[in-house]
Amino acid sequence: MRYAQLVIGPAGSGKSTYCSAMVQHGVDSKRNIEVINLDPAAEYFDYQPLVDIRELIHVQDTMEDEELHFGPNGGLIFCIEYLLENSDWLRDRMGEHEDDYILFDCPGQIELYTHLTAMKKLVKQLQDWNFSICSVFLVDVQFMTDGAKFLSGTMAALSVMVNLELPHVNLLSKMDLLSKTARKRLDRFLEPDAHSILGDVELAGNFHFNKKYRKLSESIGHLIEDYSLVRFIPLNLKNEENISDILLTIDNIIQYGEDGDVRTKDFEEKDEEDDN
Ligand SMILES: Nc1nc2c(ncn2[C@@H]2O[C@H](COP(=O)(O)OP(=O)(O)OP(=O)(O)O)[C@@H](O)[C@H]2O)c(=O)[nH]1
Ligand SMILES: [Mg+2]
Repeated sequence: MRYAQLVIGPAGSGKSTYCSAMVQHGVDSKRNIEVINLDPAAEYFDYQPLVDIRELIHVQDTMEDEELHFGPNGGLIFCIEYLLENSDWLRDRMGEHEDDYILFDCPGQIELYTHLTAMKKLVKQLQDWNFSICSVFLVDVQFMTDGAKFLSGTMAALSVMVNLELPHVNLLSKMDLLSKTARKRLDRFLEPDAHSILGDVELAGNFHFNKKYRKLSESIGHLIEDYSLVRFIPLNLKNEENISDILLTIDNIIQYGEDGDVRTKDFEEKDEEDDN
């Protein structure tokens, strides 16, 4: 078995920084964690990528090409599709080792995850190569500290979950930047029964519209709450224990570190008991 985290989220939400932090955490705890850069427009990250999509295709290539003439967003989608068509390249560059643990640092265009099929195809490809995958969706916590924003972030997370159909973790990034008052406000949304607070949106303007809007938000909040649809875990890269907890949560989800032999033995023992 091989293991992967698909690190996704809006532009600037902290994906590349998260990857670097995980690699560093791996070094400190004597564990090999690799990163593959899948952002064809990446300008800066401070890890050493195992594979870099820019060696295959750069978004600039698609924009400057006489025939293609893409803008930055169309170009990006073209690049991911190009990667899929050249999946042999990715497979060869990646190599294959027992217990591979790879983070895929993805581009920041949210539509790649909410409704386009390119990422889904990539996931399928990775699964065919024996990867157990968890999608890790990062949202900048600074965009989550009032009711309306929290609701919108929650809906974005939900569309990604529904589209990718993968085991999934939502992280609130950049917790270190949150002021004490903002932290208190956030805590209200993170409490188990707090989604009703989402109806607590403050809006100026038309009173009747506001009343309806509030009711709608409240209903969506209840729906998410009742079905435990979306949960967020705060991520503070300045806190080693927090990083370690998050890694452990994800490891459990993708069943990393579970000894296959032990499980087989369990089954055998059961069989013997049955025979008796
Ligand atoms: N204070 C603080 N800053 C952070 C944290 N994570 C990321 N940043 C900063 O936020 C900016 C964006 O971070 P990146 O890691 O490049 O974000 P990204 O999601 O990879 O961005 P794109 O690849 O452009 O979509 C950088 O200036 C980071 O230094 C964090 O946990 N705390
Ligand atoms: Mg990045």
